[in-house]
Amino acid sequence: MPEFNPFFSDLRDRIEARDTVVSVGLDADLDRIPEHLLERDLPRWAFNRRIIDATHEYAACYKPNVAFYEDADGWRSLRETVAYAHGKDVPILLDAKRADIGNTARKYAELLEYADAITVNPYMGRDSLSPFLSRREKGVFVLCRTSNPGGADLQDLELESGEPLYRRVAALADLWNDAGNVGLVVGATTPDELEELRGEVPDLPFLVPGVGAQGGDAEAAVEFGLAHGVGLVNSSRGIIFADVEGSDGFATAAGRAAKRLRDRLNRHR
Ligand SMILES: O=c1ccn([C@@H]2O[C@H](COP(=O)(O)O)[C@@H](O)[C@H]2O)c(=O)[nH]1
Repeated sequence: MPEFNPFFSDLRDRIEARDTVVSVGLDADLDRIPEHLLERDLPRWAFNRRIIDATHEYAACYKPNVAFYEDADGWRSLRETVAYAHGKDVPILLDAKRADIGNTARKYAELLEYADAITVNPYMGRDSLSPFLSRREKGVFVLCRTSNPGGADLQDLELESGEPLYRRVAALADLWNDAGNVGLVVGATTPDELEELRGEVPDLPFLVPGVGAQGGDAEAAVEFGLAHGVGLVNSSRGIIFADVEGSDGFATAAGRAAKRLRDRLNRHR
């Protein structure tokens, strides 16, 4: 059993207590949230509050993608959302995919003020991740084999050793895990790679996006995403936009979708 840091051991407790590995993606797209909320001071916050009310009992974490919040009102909405989720005892994993030269990465790591965990991009190497990894109490999920079709363009490239680049990333992430605070991002759209990577790094929890709207393999996501029972399977649009046609029915629909995904994933745990 690995020594998990406070983020992962709290996550393990929540997964066990609530019997769920669902990460609810809070990608509060202003073009898609119900029209009647657009009149509010902070429409994204109004939307997220209703989504959280409807889904928190099925959520192991919330995963806002910063892309949907990077403007003045967006940051305010994100701050309110984080406080509200924490009030319900649900951790926040900020999908930011950051990293840069050390001086800049130090600023990026301040995003962790908003979150309990973050996603990072390994492309610039160890020093670019250092300011995140040194926050030993937080979770750091390293992009490894992403769920998008173009994920293969670079991540599948074979190194001289014959291994694909994504496997080297996984091995490096394992080396960077001296604080027990590292996980990997591996998409549900590539189940063979999920299985292979689970064998490669048995102790690293995965964040598995790509079920739901991207049509990934939910069964493989659970079977290989968890390390010692800890890991997250994310759906964003499939939950929060399960039904945005009605007036307030969207939250009820989101609650139902989150419960459905939890039950489906639990059948394979
Ligand atoms: O490989 C990756 C890494 C991150 N994502 C992010 O997860 C959600 C998925 O949204 P859905 O609506 O469930 O498709 C989104 O924020 C992505 O940027 C990913 O999909 N794949």
